[in-house]
Amino acid sequence: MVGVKHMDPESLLEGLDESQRRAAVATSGPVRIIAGAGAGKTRTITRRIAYACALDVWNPSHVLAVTFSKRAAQEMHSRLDGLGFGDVKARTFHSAALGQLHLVWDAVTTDAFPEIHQSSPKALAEAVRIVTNRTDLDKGAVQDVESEINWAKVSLIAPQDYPTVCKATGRVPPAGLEPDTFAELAQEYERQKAAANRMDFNDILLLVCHIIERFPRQARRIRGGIDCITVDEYQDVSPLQHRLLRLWLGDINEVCVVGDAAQTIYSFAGATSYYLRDFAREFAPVHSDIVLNRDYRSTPQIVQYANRVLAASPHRDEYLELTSAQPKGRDIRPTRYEDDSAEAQGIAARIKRLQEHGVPLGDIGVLTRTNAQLKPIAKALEERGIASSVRKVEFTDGNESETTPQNGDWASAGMSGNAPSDTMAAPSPAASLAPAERTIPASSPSTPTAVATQRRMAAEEQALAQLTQLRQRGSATTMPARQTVSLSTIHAAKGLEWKYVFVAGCADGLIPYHSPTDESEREEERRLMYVAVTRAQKELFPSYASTDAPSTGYAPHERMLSPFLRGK
Ligand SMILES: Nc1ncnc2c1ncn2[C@@H]1O[C@H](COP(=O)(O)OP(=O)(O)OP(=O)(O)O)[C@@H](O)[C@H]1O
Repeated sequence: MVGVKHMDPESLLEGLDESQRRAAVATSGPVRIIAGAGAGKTRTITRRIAYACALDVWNPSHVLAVTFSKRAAQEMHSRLDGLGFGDVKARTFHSAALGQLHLVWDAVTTDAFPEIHQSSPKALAEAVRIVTNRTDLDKGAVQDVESEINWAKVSLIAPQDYPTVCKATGRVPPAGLEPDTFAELAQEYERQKAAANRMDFNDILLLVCHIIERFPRQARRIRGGIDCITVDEYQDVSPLQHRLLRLWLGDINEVCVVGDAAQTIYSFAGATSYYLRDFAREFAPVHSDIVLNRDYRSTPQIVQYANRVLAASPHRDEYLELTSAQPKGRDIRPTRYEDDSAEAQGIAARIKRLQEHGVPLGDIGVLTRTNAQLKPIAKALEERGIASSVRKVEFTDGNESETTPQNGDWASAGMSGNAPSDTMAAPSPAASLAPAERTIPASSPSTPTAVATQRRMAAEEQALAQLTQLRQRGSATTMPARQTVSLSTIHAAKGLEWKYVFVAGCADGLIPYHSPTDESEREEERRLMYVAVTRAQKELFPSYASTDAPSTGYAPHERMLSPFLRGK
């Protein structure tokens, strides 16, 4: 860590454009920064924090910067450290909450601190058996059930309210379960988990919410360490995370949120850009409301292409239109291949040519909608002796990995199955919400397809494992990551950039995946395409295959270019 350098505050504003500068000097909250892809949001918020600390407006050790992934937290910390303010706490929601839970645990209960697990398959299987008398649910169905429990939990829908939500929104529980049975199962799952003294990531958030609400002295301890909060990627906040943020803040309004509604790609897991869009009303009067729409990452052609993806959206007015700060680059035209295998070969051949022209492999990313699509590309690269590495989609572990922002399930009823002390004998925090807090935000997913999406992502982990094996057989694993082509799903590529980006599988049916019947699902697919396109700095190579793989044994299906790339 670099020691505090007593930096001249003005020097911290160097290299910021006018809008970024306005954001950086807005040292009183509430502040909202709507920042498009590549618009320098990380640069802006780190300078803003450093500037306020250099002016002694804030004490660095009382500043909390919240991100959605460990990688983003590390990036934020290293930039702040470089500016001389390494004392600022850059944390994920889960790691910040976990630290607070450890801080106050002994003051609220005599129980041992529960073990933390991302999921508890045994507890879930047992709950299914007890409630439904079934032991025949396949792995996919069990995953669907778990995903649905997670979704309800981050959406702050208590089990007893779940059937009403289904009735009101047409949501269908997974695995053919009736809403009432599902609610019962969710409660039983919590009991099983509590009996095993286990807690999942969202239990951590729910418990901290509960403690701040019910234990005033502990609430003061928790809040005592926080004078102001900055939340990055605010478009991905869930109702549960939003609630925790409000409780952390209490009466203070020193909050700055940064986000881009066009980059919400985790709605299926409970994320919603509603809070970003509603910020000016919720925190009125806001001190500053700033838009950063100058993209420093990508060429004008890439930016125009990205704008076009959003242009036909019925939600266009919720999204920014970007302008590029870069010199002109090459025009972009999607390449059409005969089938998936030809596409994989074509991409590999192009990458080989780039390599021969001196492009470092680390400057190249290949993005797809699903993990399974990466496999033939990895194989084609391997055949040409090109090293690649796969970015893994890892689900929230709260403080250790790349994440989806939401995960976990309903709270374990204050560990009630764990012989709690009187002080901790609390009902499920989700169940104890005021009714107004239990409503579902407008943009929450309301169809079973959202569950299927999660299931698909989980199932794709299998394909990923195979892919990793494939890589291990090749030379890739012995190469430093910088010398390999990055293979990534679009979800896992969020927040990253490469000079050369290949987006494979830009076909109708792959992106959008299948045929979303629900408007909000289709819109999420559009945003995924936008995120993919905006990862490219210098050159973008979209491609698709006009038929699916001939090796499937079925008659090949005709494919069309993705409607998101067809323009208006
Ligand atoms: N004012 C500026 N002048 C020159 N370069 C800038 C400026 N602001 C940002 N950049 C550069 O633009 C790129 C994107 O900035 P940053 O990493 O802060 O992105 P971001 O907005 O957090 O991106 P995203 O949200 O898409 O992940 C970086 O390479 C950064 O150095």
